[in-house]
Parts: sequence; C-alpha cells; structure tokens
Amino acid sequence: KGNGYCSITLVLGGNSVGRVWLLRGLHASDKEKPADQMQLMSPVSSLKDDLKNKLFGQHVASEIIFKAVTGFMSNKNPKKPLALSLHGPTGTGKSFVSQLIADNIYKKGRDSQFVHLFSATHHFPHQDQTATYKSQLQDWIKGNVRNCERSMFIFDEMDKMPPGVIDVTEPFLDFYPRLDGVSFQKSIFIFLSNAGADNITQTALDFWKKGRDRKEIKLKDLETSLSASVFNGFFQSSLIDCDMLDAFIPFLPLEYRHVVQCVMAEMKARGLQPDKDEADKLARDLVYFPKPENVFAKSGCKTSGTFYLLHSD
Ligand SMILES: Nc1ncnc2c1ncn2[C@@H]1O[C@H](COP(=O)(O)OP(=O)(O)OP(=O)(O)O)[C@@H](O)[C@H]1O
Repeated sequence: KGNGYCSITLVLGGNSVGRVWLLRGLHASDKEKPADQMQLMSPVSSLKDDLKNKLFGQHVASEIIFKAVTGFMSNKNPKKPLALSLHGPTGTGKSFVSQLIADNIYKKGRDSQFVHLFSATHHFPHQDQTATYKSQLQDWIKGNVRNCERSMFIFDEMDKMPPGVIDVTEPFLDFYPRLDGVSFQKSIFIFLSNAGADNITQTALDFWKKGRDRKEIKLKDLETSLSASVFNGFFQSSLIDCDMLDAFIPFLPLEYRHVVQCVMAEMKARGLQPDKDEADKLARDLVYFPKPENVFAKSGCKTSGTFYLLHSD
C-alpha cells in the first residue's frame, strides 16, 4: 500500500513463480489509471474482423462470443459480470480467442495488466491444498477487481483444477455482486477446458460422415454434447448448479485445411510471405484421426507454430 502494490503478498505463500505471476495484475500503474487503458470505442467491428479473419473453423464459437462480448461491453451498467465457458479439443483456439477478446477491449490487448491468465496445473498443482488455494484465489480476484473493475480473468485447464476451488468465484459471478466494497459487474471471467471434447468431436465426425458441410453444425447440435460434459462432473462445481455461467461455447476439432490456415497465419505474423506449399508440407506432418479417414488434427493447430519455427531454424 502507498507504493502502488496491494497488500495481497501476505496471503500468497508457496510457489514463487505463481506468486510473482499473481502479483503482476496487482500493480497499480503510476502513469495510467485503469480507465485510460480501455479502448474508447466499443469492440464491435474490430472483434468481428478478428473472429472472421484470424479464428479458423469455429463458426459456432465465433457467433456466440461476438454476441456475448459486444453485448456486454456496450452495456454501461451490466447486472452481472460476463462468464463464458469454452470447451473443446486441444489446440482448437480456446486460449487464442480469449487473447483476441482482450486485444479488442484493452489498449494494450492481451499484454494489459488487467488481463489475468491463470493455469490450474501451474498455479494450483497440489490437489490437497484446496483450502489455501480457495483463499488465495478469492483474495487475488478481489485485489485485481479493486484495482480495475474492467478486469479480465482467463482460467485455463479448468478440468484440472482441484475440486471445489473454483466455487469461490461464485459470489463474484452473481447478479449485482459486491464484496467488501468492490463491485464485480464489469469484469469478464473466461473458463477454458477440454471437457466435452470427445462428444463435440463425435458430433463433428457424424456431420462429416454424412457428407454435410461443417458450417451446417449449429449450437443446438452440440448442446447435448456440452450438457453431458458439463453435468457429468464438469468442474464438479456449484457454478453449474447456481447457473452462474452465461454461455457454454463449443470448439470444433480442426481439419487439415484449418491447420494450413493456421500455419499461413503464423508465417504472416512472423513477417514472412505466406507460402502455401510450405504450409501444406507442415500440415501433412501432423497426426490426424480417426483412422483410416484422418479427418481431424489430433492436436489441432497447437504444434503448427512450433513446427514452423523448427523448420525455419
Ligand atoms: N481455430 C484456430 N484459428 C486460428 N489459430 C488457431 C486456432 N486454433 C489454434 N490456433 C493456433 O494454435 C495456437 C494454440 O491454440 P490454443 O492455445 O488456442 O489452443 P487451446 O484450444 O486453448 O488448446 P488447449 O485445450 O490444449 O489449451 C494458438 O495460439 C493459435 O496460434
């Protein structure tokens, strides 16, 4: 206190990496007030463009995310924070889209000090320290939102979180949440997990087998897959019972052509001329399933960037 840091240091014992990381969001900048870091205009058109041009093969997720985020951001006085739960196979763009959302809300985008990434296995590795973790997490969220009410929290690997820990977020996600004088109505909470991946993949495969265009897949086709994963132990959390999450968003498994798009995008991002032949070569090196059809990339686009780097080295 008094030097720009909140006094949360005391409650964060143990893992020093986690401690430094958790504190990152608690530093109140000397130069910029939180409000100065927000985009002045609403993210409507730029988010739409980013979802259309940068996120491949996820038409269902794109549509829900666009509506949810722009609706929330254009509301000057939302009744509750935005809470989104993103589900699907590995490497299909869940973390990536969270970053795109941040890029369209904060001036410093994903690097803003008000965007907080949290990884369950990294920060809460011991399943038997639930009580400590609960208290740390609650204080951490409160401290960050006290610093900036438009804070954004991204919780990765939700399915690996020690049971019950995430329930501490419940009071923050409610309608008109206010704790210890801090209001949480304008914050965004994004939960990422692989829960439901198998069911979502099965639905996408059924469409493929029937020769139907992937774009015909609608949210309602995936709802059964999602609810099975959500209610059969997803988070094992009271967030579900209490209806605190605003949307469950399915991510589809990616096909060969999407991997090629990812590699081309990666080349462009690195200031290189996108090379289709090279991208094809890299995409062909990945593993596809199920056999023998080889429809979906086993790790989505996750390794395409690394492959490219290895190659260019
Ligand atoms: N649908 C997509 N469109 C564009 N790029 C993608 C897509 N999916 C993945 N990528 C690329 O692959 C990288 C890894 O994907 P990302 O980390 O978002 O996967 P994830 O779904 O969060 O996986 P996990 O469940 O393993 O955490 C991204 O940074 C991005 O470069």
